[in-house]
Amino acid sequence: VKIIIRIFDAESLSTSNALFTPCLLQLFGNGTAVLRKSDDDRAPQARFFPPLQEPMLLPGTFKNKVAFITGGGTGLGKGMTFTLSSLGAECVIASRNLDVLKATAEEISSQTGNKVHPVQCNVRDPDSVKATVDQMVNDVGLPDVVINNAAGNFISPSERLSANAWKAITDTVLNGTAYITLDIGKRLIAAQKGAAFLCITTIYADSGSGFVMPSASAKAGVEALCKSLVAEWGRYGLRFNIIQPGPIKTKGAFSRLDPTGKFEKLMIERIPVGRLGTVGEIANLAAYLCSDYASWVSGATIKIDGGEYSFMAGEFNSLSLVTKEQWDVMEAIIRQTKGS
Ligand SMILES: CCCCC/C=C\C/C=C\C/C=C\C=C\C(=O)SCCNC(=O)CCNC(=O)[C@H](O)C(C)(C)COP(=O)(O)OP(=O)(O)OC[C@H]1O[C@@H](n2cnc3c(N)ncnc32)[C@H](O)[C@@H]1OP(=O)(O)O
Ligand SMILES: NC(=O)C1=CN([C@@H]2O[C@H](COP(=O)(O)OP(=O)(O)OC[C@H]3O[C@@H](n4cnc5c(N)ncnc54)[C@H](OP(=O)(O)O)[C@@H]3O)[C@@H](O)[C@H]2O)C=CC1
Repeated sequence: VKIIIRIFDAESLSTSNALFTPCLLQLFGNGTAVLRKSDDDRAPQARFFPPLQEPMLLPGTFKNKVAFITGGGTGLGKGMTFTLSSLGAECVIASRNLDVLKATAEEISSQTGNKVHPVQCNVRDPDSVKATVDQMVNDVGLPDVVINNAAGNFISPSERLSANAWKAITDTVLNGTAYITLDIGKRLIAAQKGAAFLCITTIYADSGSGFVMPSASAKAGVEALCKSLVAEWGRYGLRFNIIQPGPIKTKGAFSRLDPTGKFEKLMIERIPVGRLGTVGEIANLAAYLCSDYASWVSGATIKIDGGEYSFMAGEFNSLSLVTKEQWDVMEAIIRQTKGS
Protein backbone atom coordinates (compact mmCIF):
# COMPACT_ATOMS: atom_id res chain seq x y z
CA VAL A 1 0.00 0.00 0.00
CA LYS A 2 2.88 2.34 0.84
CA ILE A 3 4.33 1.71 -2.61
CA ILE A 4 1.05 2.57 -4.29
CA ILE A 5 0.71 5.74 -2.29
CA ARG A 6 4.27 6.69 -3.28
CA ILE A 7 3.50 6.01 -6.97
CA PHE A 8 0.51 8.28 -7.04
CA ASP A 9 2.04 10.99 -4.86
CA ALA A 10 5.40 11.25 -6.55
CA GLU A 11 4.61 10.48 -10.16
CA SER A 12 1.53 12.63 -10.37
CA LEU A 13 3.82 15.62 -10.03
CA SER A 14 5.32 14.87 -13.42
CA THR A 15 2.03 14.23 -15.22
CA SER A 16 -0.70 16.48 -16.50
CA ASN A 17 -2.12 16.30 -12.97
CA ALA A 18 0.67 18.69 -12.06
CA LEU A 19 -1.65 21.40 -13.30
CA PHE A 20 -3.70 20.84 -10.20
CA THR A 21 -0.76 20.98 -7.75
CA PRO A 22 1.29 23.86 -6.37
CA CYS A 23 3.62 23.26 -9.39
CA LEU A 24 1.20 25.45 -11.31
CA LEU A 25 2.44 28.42 -9.32
CA GLN A 26 5.97 27.83 -10.63
CA LEU A 27 4.81 28.00 -14.26
CA PHE A 28 4.50 31.73 -14.12
CA GLY A 29 7.63 32.36 -12.06
CA ASN A 30 9.75 33.25 -15.09
CA GLY A 31 7.48 35.94 -16.49
CA THR A 32 5.32 35.59 -19.56
CA ALA A 33 7.26 37.33 -22.30
CA VAL A 34 9.00 34.37 -23.92
CA LEU A 35 7.42 31.97 -26.43
CA ARG A 36 10.12 29.38 -26.16
CA LYS A 37 10.73 26.19 -28.13
CA SER A 38 10.68 23.16 -25.85
CA ASP A 39 13.98 21.26 -25.44
CA ASP A 40 12.16 17.97 -25.76
CA ASP A 41 9.24 18.33 -28.15
CA ARG A 42 8.63 14.66 -28.99
CA ALA A 43 8.09 11.45 -27.05
CA PRO A 44 10.02 8.33 -28.23
CA GLN A 45 6.99 6.74 -29.93
CA ALA A 46 6.69 9.76 -32.22
CA ARG A 47 9.26 8.07 -34.47
CA PHE A 48 6.47 5.68 -35.53
CA PHE A 49 4.23 8.56 -36.56
CA PRO A 50 6.14 10.81 -38.97
CA PRO A 51 4.17 13.83 -40.13
CA LEU A 52 3.82 13.83 -43.92
CA GLN A 53 3.08 17.39 -44.86
CA GLU A 54 3.17 17.63 -48.65
CA PRO A 55 -0.20 17.85 -50.45
CA MET A 56 -1.53 14.30 -50.79
CA LEU A 57 -4.28 14.77 -53.38
CA LEU A 58 -3.72 14.60 -57.12
CA PRO A 59 -2.32 17.75 -58.75
CA GLY A 60 -5.16 19.73 -60.31
CA THR A 61 -7.78 18.48 -57.83
CA PHE A 62 -8.93 22.09 -57.34
CA LYS A 63 -8.34 23.33 -60.90
CA ASN A 64 -10.96 25.95 -61.87
CA LYS A 65 -12.16 26.12 -58.25
CA VAL A 66 -12.25 29.17 -56.02
CA ALA A 67 -11.51 28.73 -52.30
CA PHE A 68 -12.29 31.36 -49.65
CA ILE A 69 -10.36 31.03 -46.38
CA THR A 70 -10.84 33.32 -43.37
CA GLY A 71 -7.69 33.83 -41.32
CA GLY A 72 -5.77 32.60 -44.36
CA GLY A 73 -2.75 34.81 -43.72
CA THR A 74 -1.30 32.90 -40.76
CA GLY A 75 -1.03 29.50 -39.08
CA LEU A 76 -3.45 26.77 -40.13
CA GLY A 77 -5.26 29.09 -42.56
CA LYS A 78 -2.01 29.82 -44.37
CA GLY A 79 -1.23 26.09 -44.51
CA MET A 80 -4.66 25.23 -45.93
CA THR A 81 -4.31 28.04 -48.49
CA PHE A 82 -0.91 26.72 -49.55
CA THR A 83 -2.23 23.17 -50.02
CA LEU A 84 -5.37 24.22 -51.93
CA SER A 85 -3.33 26.59 -54.10
CA SER A 86 -0.77 23.83 -54.80
CA LEU A 87 -3.64 21.65 -55.97
CA GLY A 88 -4.84 24.28 -58.45
CA ALA A 89 -7.32 26.45 -56.52
CA GLU A 90 -7.58 30.21 -56.93
CA CYS A 91 -7.66 31.30 -53.28
CA VAL A 92 -9.11 34.35 -51.55
CA ILE A 93 -7.76 34.94 -48.05
CA ALA A 94 -9.48 37.33 -45.64
CA SER A 95 -8.62 38.79 -42.24
CA ARG A 96 -8.00 42.13 -40.51
CA ASN A 97 -4.29 42.58 -41.19
CA LEU A 98 -3.93 43.38 -44.89
CA ASP A 99 -0.11 43.56 -44.79
CA VAL A 100 0.10 40.00 -43.44
CA LEU A 101 -2.42 38.80 -46.04
CA LYS A 102 -0.49 40.44 -48.88
CA ALA A 103 2.80 38.89 -47.77
CA THR A 104 1.21 35.42 -47.51
CA ALA A 105 -0.55 35.77 -50.87
CA GLU A 106 2.70 36.75 -52.54
CA GLU A 107 4.65 33.93 -50.84
CA ILE A 108 2.14 31.23 -51.77
CA SER A 109 1.38 32.32 -55.33
CA SER A 110 5.10 32.60 -56.09
CA GLN A 111 5.49 28.95 -54.99
CA THR A 112 2.38 27.46 -56.59
CA GLY A 113 1.93 29.63 -59.66
CA ASN A 114 -1.74 30.14 -58.80
CA LYS A 115 -3.33 33.46 -57.84
CA VAL A 116 -4.02 34.20 -54.16
CA HIS A 117 -6.16 37.30 -53.49
CA PRO A 118 -5.78 39.12 -50.15
CA VAL A 119 -8.94 40.90 -48.94
CA GLN A 120 -9.23 42.83 -45.69
CA CYS A 121 -12.14 41.64 -43.55
CA ASN A 122 -13.26 41.87 -39.95
CA VAL A 123 -15.55 38.86 -39.53
CA ARG A 124 -17.07 40.44 -36.40
CA ASP A 125 -18.65 43.11 -38.60
CA PRO A 126 -21.41 42.00 -41.03
CA ASP A 127 -20.85 45.09 -43.22
CA SER A 128 -17.17 44.24 -43.55
CA VAL A 129 -18.10 40.64 -44.42
CA LYS A 130 -20.51 41.87 -47.10
CA ALA A 131 -17.87 44.17 -48.61
CA THR A 132 -15.35 41.30 -48.66
CA VAL A 133 -17.76 38.91 -50.37
CA ASP A 134 -18.74 41.64 -52.87
CA GLN A 135 -15.06 42.05 -53.73
CA MET A 136 -14.53 38.30 -54.10
CA VAL A 137 -17.57 37.93 -56.35
CA ASN A 138 -16.39 40.85 -58.44
CA ASP A 139 -12.78 39.55 -58.73
CA VAL A 140 -13.18 35.76 -59.04
CA GLY A 141 -16.85 34.86 -58.64
CA LEU A 142 -18.61 32.81 -55.96
CA PRO A 143 -16.47 30.22 -54.17
CA ASP A 144 -16.56 26.43 -54.48
CA VAL A 145 -14.90 26.07 -51.07
CA VAL A 146 -15.48 28.14 -47.92
CA ILE A 147 -13.27 27.60 -44.86
CA ASN A 148 -14.32 29.28 -41.61
CA ASN A 149 -10.96 29.32 -39.85
CA ALA A 150 -10.62 32.81 -38.32
CA ALA A 151 -10.69 32.75 -34.51
CA GLY A 152 -9.66 34.52 -31.34
CA ASN A 153 -8.73 32.93 -28.03
CA PHE A 154 -6.67 33.36 -24.87
CA ILE A 155 -6.44 31.53 -21.57
CA SER A 156 -7.96 33.28 -18.59
CA PRO A 157 -9.84 32.31 -15.44
CA SER A 158 -13.45 33.07 -16.34
CA GLU A 159 -13.88 35.28 -13.27
CA ARG A 160 -11.35 37.67 -14.85
CA LEU A 161 -13.29 38.08 -18.10
CA SER A 162 -15.12 41.32 -18.88
CA ALA A 163 -18.26 41.36 -21.02
CA ASN A 164 -16.11 42.74 -23.82
CA ALA A 165 -13.62 39.86 -23.54
CA TRP A 166 -16.49 37.39 -24.00
CA LYS A 167 -17.78 39.48 -26.90
CA ALA A 168 -14.39 39.70 -28.63
CA ILE A 169 -14.10 35.91 -28.78
CA THR A 170 -17.70 34.94 -29.46
CA ASP A 171 -18.14 37.70 -32.07
CA THR A 172 -15.09 36.41 -33.94
CA VAL A 173 -15.68 32.68 -33.67
CA LEU A 174 -19.45 32.18 -33.65
CA ASN A 175 -20.87 35.38 -35.10
CA GLY A 176 -18.01 35.64 -37.62
CA THR A 177 -18.73 32.13 -38.87
CA ALA A 178 -22.46 32.91 -39.04
CA TYR A 179 -21.96 36.18 -40.97
CA ILE A 180 -19.63 34.54 -43.50
CA THR A 181 -21.81 31.45 -43.92
CA LEU A 182 -25.09 33.36 -44.22
CA ASP A 183 -23.73 35.93 -46.65
CA ILE A 184 -21.99 33.47 -48.97
CA GLY A 185 -24.66 30.78 -48.51
CA LYS A 186 -27.51 33.08 -49.59
CA ARG A 187 -25.62 34.13 -52.72
CA LEU A 188 -24.78 30.51 -53.59
CA ILE A 189 -28.41 29.48 -53.17
CA ALA A 190 -29.58 32.38 -55.36
CA ALA A 191 -27.01 31.47 -58.02
CA GLN A 192 -27.85 27.72 -57.73
CA LYS A 193 -24.17 26.95 -57.24
CA GLY A 194 -22.94 24.11 -54.99
CA ALA A 195 -20.04 24.44 -52.51
CA ALA A 196 -18.18 22.69 -49.70
CA PHE A 197 -18.04 24.49 -46.34
CA LEU A 198 -15.52 23.56 -43.66
CA CYS A 199 -15.36 24.86 -40.09
CA ILE A 200 -12.23 24.60 -37.96
CA THR A 201 -13.26 24.09 -34.34
CA THR A 202 -11.29 22.29 -31.59
CA ILE A 203 -11.35 19.08 -29.56
CA TYR A 204 -12.88 20.86 -26.55
CA ALA A 205 -15.95 21.94 -28.56
CA ASP A 206 -17.48 18.64 -27.32
CA SER A 207 -16.35 18.70 -23.72
CA GLY A 208 -16.12 22.41 -22.91
CA SER A 209 -12.93 23.55 -21.20
CA GLY A 210 -12.10 25.68 -18.23
CA PHE A 211 -9.90 28.73 -18.82
CA VAL A 212 -11.04 29.12 -22.46
CA MET A 213 -14.76 29.31 -21.71
CA PRO A 214 -15.72 31.86 -24.44
CA SER A 215 -13.83 29.90 -27.10
CA ALA A 216 -15.36 26.59 -25.98
CA SER A 217 -18.85 28.11 -26.02
CA ALA A 218 -18.38 29.70 -29.44
CA LYS A 219 -16.80 26.61 -31.05
CA ALA A 220 -19.69 24.47 -29.77
CA GLY A 221 -22.04 27.00 -31.38
CA VAL A 222 -20.12 26.79 -34.66
CA GLU A 223 -20.57 23.02 -34.64
CA ALA A 224 -24.33 23.38 -34.05
CA LEU A 225 -24.50 25.89 -36.92
CA CYS A 226 -22.76 23.47 -39.30
CA LYS A 227 -24.82 20.45 -38.31
CA SER A 228 -28.04 22.45 -38.68
CA LEU A 229 -27.14 23.50 -42.20
CA VAL A 230 -26.08 19.98 -43.22
CA ALA A 231 -29.74 19.08 -42.90
CA GLU A 232 -31.23 22.28 -44.22
CA TRP A 233 -28.99 23.31 -47.12
CA GLY A 234 -28.03 19.96 -48.62
CA ARG A 235 -30.90 20.42 -51.05
CA TYR A 236 -29.11 23.51 -52.42
CA GLY A 237 -25.88 21.63 -53.17
CA LEU A 238 -24.08 22.79 -50.03
CA ARG A 239 -22.26 20.44 -47.69
CA PHE A 240 -20.68 21.16 -44.30
CA ASN A 241 -17.93 19.43 -42.36
CA ILE A 242 -15.94 20.11 -39.21
CA ILE A 243 -12.29 19.55 -38.28
CA GLN A 244 -11.43 19.51 -34.58
CA PRO A 245 -7.66 19.91 -34.33
CA GLY A 246 -5.62 19.14 -31.21
CA PRO A 247 -2.56 21.27 -30.47
CA ILE A 248 -0.57 22.57 -33.44
CA LYS A 249 2.27 24.95 -32.68
CA THR A 250 1.23 28.17 -34.39
CA LYS A 251 2.31 31.55 -33.07
CA GLY A 252 -1.32 32.76 -32.86
CA ALA A 253 -2.41 29.85 -30.64
CA PHE A 254 0.64 29.17 -28.52
CA SER A 255 1.40 32.83 -27.69
CA ARG A 256 -2.07 33.08 -26.17
CA LEU A 257 -2.60 29.56 -24.80
CA ASP A 258 0.90 28.63 -23.62
CA PRO A 259 2.42 32.05 -22.98
CA THR A 260 5.33 30.78 -20.86
CA GLY A 261 6.06 27.70 -22.99
CA LYS A 262 5.67 25.46 -19.94
CA PHE A 263 2.51 23.60 -20.99
CA GLU A 264 3.92 22.06 -24.15
CA LYS A 265 5.70 19.17 -22.42
CA LEU A 266 2.58 18.36 -20.40
CA MET A 267 0.53 18.30 -23.59
CA ILE A 268 2.94 15.95 -25.34
CA GLU A 269 2.80 13.59 -22.35
CA ARG A 270 -0.93 13.16 -22.88
CA ILE A 271 -0.81 12.72 -26.68
CA PRO A 272 -0.53 8.98 -27.43
CA VAL A 273 1.22 9.67 -30.76
CA GLY A 274 3.87 11.53 -28.77
CA ARG A 275 4.06 14.79 -30.68
CA LEU A 276 2.09 17.87 -31.64
CA GLY A 277 0.22 17.96 -34.93
CA THR A 278 1.52 19.87 -37.92
CA VAL A 279 -0.05 22.45 -40.19
CA GLY A 280 0.41 20.21 -43.24
CA GLU A 281 -1.53 17.35 -41.62
CA ILE A 282 -4.52 19.64 -41.00
CA ALA A 283 -4.22 21.06 -44.52
CA ASN A 284 -4.36 17.62 -46.15
CA LEU A 285 -7.48 16.64 -44.21
CA ALA A 286 -9.08 19.99 -45.04
CA ALA A 287 -8.25 19.59 -48.74
CA TYR A 288 -9.79 16.12 -48.81
CA LEU A 289 -13.01 17.27 -47.11
CA CYS A 290 -13.36 20.23 -49.48
CA SER A 291 -12.59 18.20 -52.63
CA ASP A 292 -14.97 16.28 -54.85
CA TYR A 293 -13.42 13.05 -53.46
CA ALA A 294 -15.50 13.88 -50.39
CA SER A 295 -18.72 14.67 -52.27
CA TRP A 296 -20.60 12.14 -50.11
CA VAL A 297 -19.17 13.52 -46.85
CA SER A 298 -21.45 16.01 -45.14
CA GLY A 299 -21.99 16.39 -41.41
CA ALA A 300 -18.68 14.77 -40.49
CA THR A 301 -16.80 15.97 -37.40
CA ILE A 302 -13.22 14.74 -37.49
CA LYS A 303 -10.81 14.94 -34.56
CA ILE A 304 -7.17 15.13 -35.61
CA ASP A 305 -5.27 15.20 -32.33
CA GLY A 306 -2.85 12.27 -32.03
CA GLY A 307 -5.32 10.58 -29.66
CA GLU A 308 -5.20 13.36 -27.04
CA TYR A 309 -8.96 13.58 -26.51
CA SER A 310 -9.28 9.83 -25.89
CA PHE A 311 -6.33 9.93 -23.52
CA MET A 312 -7.81 12.75 -21.48
CA ALA A 313 -11.26 11.16 -21.39
CA GLY A 314 -10.33 7.76 -19.94
CA GLU A 315 -10.51 7.52 -16.16
CA PHE A 316 -7.54 5.20 -15.85
CA ASN A 317 -5.34 6.37 -18.70
CA SER A 318 -2.72 8.01 -16.51
CA LEU A 319 -1.87 4.50 -15.28
CA SER A 320 0.34 4.27 -18.36
CA LEU A 321 2.92 5.86 -16.01
CA VAL A 322 2.93 2.82 -13.72
CA THR A 323 6.08 0.70 -14.19
CA LYS A 324 6.21 -3.08 -14.67
CA GLU A 325 7.52 -3.54 -11.12
CA GLN A 326 4.73 -1.39 -9.72
CA TRP A 327 2.18 -3.46 -11.67
CA ASP A 328 3.68 -6.62 -10.16
CA VAL A 329 3.07 -5.21 -6.69
CA MET A 330 -0.44 -4.02 -7.46
CA GLU A 331 -1.40 -7.26 -9.18
CA ALA A 332 -0.24 -9.22 -6.14
CA ILE A 333 -2.35 -7.04 -3.84
CA ILE A 334 -5.40 -7.35 -6.06
CA ARG A 335 -5.03 -11.14 -6.34
CA GLN A 336 -4.78 -11.43 -2.54
CA THR A 337 -8.08 -9.64 -2.08
CA LYS A 338 -10.93 -11.99 -1.22
CA GLY A 339 -14.58 -11.00 -1.09
CA SER A 340 -16.09 -7.52 -0.93
C1 LIG B 1 -2.97 22.58 -20.36
C2 LIG B 1 -2.42 23.69 -21.18
C3 LIG B 1 -2.82 23.68 -22.59
C4 LIG B 1 -2.02 24.65 -23.40
C5 LIG B 1 -2.57 24.75 -24.79
C6 LIG B 1 -1.61 25.19 -25.74
C7 LIG B 1 -1.81 25.08 -27.06
C8 LIG B 1 -3.02 24.93 -27.84
C9 LIG B 1 -3.79 23.72 -27.70
C10 LIG B 1 -4.99 23.64 -28.25
C11 LIG B 1 -5.60 24.85 -28.92
C12 LIG B 1 -7.04 24.67 -29.09
C13 LIG B 1 -7.80 25.65 -29.61
C14 LIG B 1 -7.33 26.88 -30.13
C15 LIG B 1 -8.20 27.80 -30.52
C16 LIG B 1 -7.80 29.08 -31.08
O1 LIG B 1 -8.65 29.83 -31.45
S1 LIG B 1 -6.17 29.44 -31.27
C17 LIG B 1 -6.15 30.94 -32.26
C18 LIG B 1 -5.67 32.06 -31.46
N1 LIG B 1 -5.49 33.21 -32.34
C19 LIG B 1 -5.93 34.40 -32.02
O2 LIG B 1 -6.49 34.61 -30.94
C20 LIG B 1 -5.72 35.48 -33.04
C21 LIG B 1 -6.63 36.67 -32.87
N2 LIG B 1 -6.59 37.21 -31.50
C22 LIG B 1 -6.67 38.53 -31.21
O3 LIG B 1 -6.79 39.37 -32.07
C23 LIG B 1 -6.64 38.92 -29.74
O4 LIG B 1 -5.93 37.99 -28.99
C24 LIG B 1 -8.07 39.06 -29.12
C25 LIG B 1 -8.86 37.76 -29.22
C26 LIG B 1 -7.96 39.49 -27.64
C27 LIG B 1 -8.86 40.14 -29.85
O5 LIG B 1 -8.09 41.30 -29.98
P1 LIG B 1 -8.80 42.76 -29.96
O6 LIG B 1 -9.94 42.79 -30.86
O7 LIG B 1 -7.72 43.77 -30.20
O8 LIG B 1 -9.37 42.84 -28.54
P2 LIG B 1 -8.85 43.63 -27.24
O9 LIG B 1 -7.39 43.52 -27.06
O10 LIG B 1 -9.45 45.00 -27.28
O11 LIG B 1 -9.56 42.78 -26.10
C28 LIG B 1 -10.96 42.59 -26.05
C29 LIG B 1 -11.34 42.37 -24.59
O12 LIG B 1 -10.69 41.18 -24.13
C30 LIG B 1 -9.89 41.48 -22.97
N3 LIG B 1 -8.71 40.64 -22.93
C31 LIG B 1 -7.77 40.57 -23.88
N4 LIG B 1 -6.80 39.73 -23.50
C32 LIG B 1 -7.14 39.27 -22.28
C33 LIG B 1 -6.51 38.34 -21.35
N5 LIG B 1 -5.38 37.74 -21.64
N6 LIG B 1 -7.14 38.10 -20.20
C34 LIG B 1 -8.35 38.69 -19.90
N7 LIG B 1 -8.98 39.58 -20.74
C35 LIG B 1 -8.36 39.85 -21.90
C36 LIG B 1 -9.55 42.96 -23.13
O13 LIG B 1 -9.17 43.53 -21.90
C37 LIG B 1 -10.84 43.51 -23.71
O14 LIG B 1 -11.80 43.66 -22.71
P3 LIG B 1 -12.10 45.13 -22.04
O15 LIG B 1 -12.45 46.06 -23.18
O16 LIG B 1 -10.83 45.53 -21.36
O17 LIG B 1 -13.23 44.89 -21.10
N1 LIG C 1 -3.18 25.93 -33.35
C1 LIG C 1 -3.90 25.10 -32.60
O1 LIG C 1 -3.39 24.38 -31.74
C2 LIG C 1 -5.37 25.00 -32.82
C3 LIG C 1 -6.06 25.89 -33.60
N2 LIG C 1 -7.42 25.72 -33.76
C4 LIG C 1 -8.17 26.57 -34.65
O2 LIG C 1 -7.47 26.72 -35.86
C5 LIG C 1 -7.80 27.96 -36.45
C6 LIG C 1 -6.54 28.70 -36.81
O3 LIG C 1 -5.79 28.98 -35.63
P1 LIG C 1 -4.21 29.21 -35.70
O4 LIG C 1 -3.77 29.14 -37.09
O5 LIG C 1 -3.61 28.31 -34.70
O6 LIG C 1 -4.09 30.69 -35.12
P2 LIG C 1 -3.91 32.11 -35.84
O7 LIG C 1 -3.97 33.11 -34.75
O8 LIG C 1 -2.71 32.07 -36.71
O9 LIG C 1 -5.19 32.22 -36.77
C7 LIG C 1 -6.31 32.98 -36.49
C8 LIG C 1 -6.61 33.82 -37.71
O10 LIG C 1 -7.86 34.46 -37.51
C9 LIG C 1 -7.76 35.77 -38.02
N3 LIG C 1 -8.72 36.62 -37.31
C10 LIG C 1 -8.80 36.84 -35.99
N4 LIG C 1 -9.78 37.71 -35.72
C11 LIG C 1 -10.35 38.04 -36.92
C12 LIG C 1 -11.41 38.90 -37.30
N5 LIG C 1 -12.09 39.61 -36.40
N6 LIG C 1 -11.72 38.99 -38.62
C13 LIG C 1 -11.03 38.27 -39.55
N7 LIG C 1 -10.02 37.45 -39.23
C14 LIG C 1 -9.67 37.34 -37.94
C15 LIG C 1 -6.34 36.22 -37.74
O11 LIG C 1 -5.89 37.21 -38.68
P3 LIG C 1 -5.91 38.80 -38.35
O12 LIG C 1 -5.25 38.98 -37.04
O13 LIG C 1 -5.18 39.38 -39.55
O14 LIG C 1 -7.35 39.20 -38.34
C16 LIG C 1 -5.57 34.91 -37.96
O15 LIG C 1 -5.10 34.84 -39.28
C17 LIG C 1 -8.69 28.70 -35.46
O16 LIG C 1 -10.05 28.47 -35.79
C18 LIG C 1 -8.39 27.99 -34.16
O17 LIG C 1 -9.45 28.08 -33.27
C19 LIG C 1 -8.11 24.71 -33.15
C20 LIG C 1 -7.46 23.82 -32.36
C21 LIG C 1 -6.04 23.87 -32.15
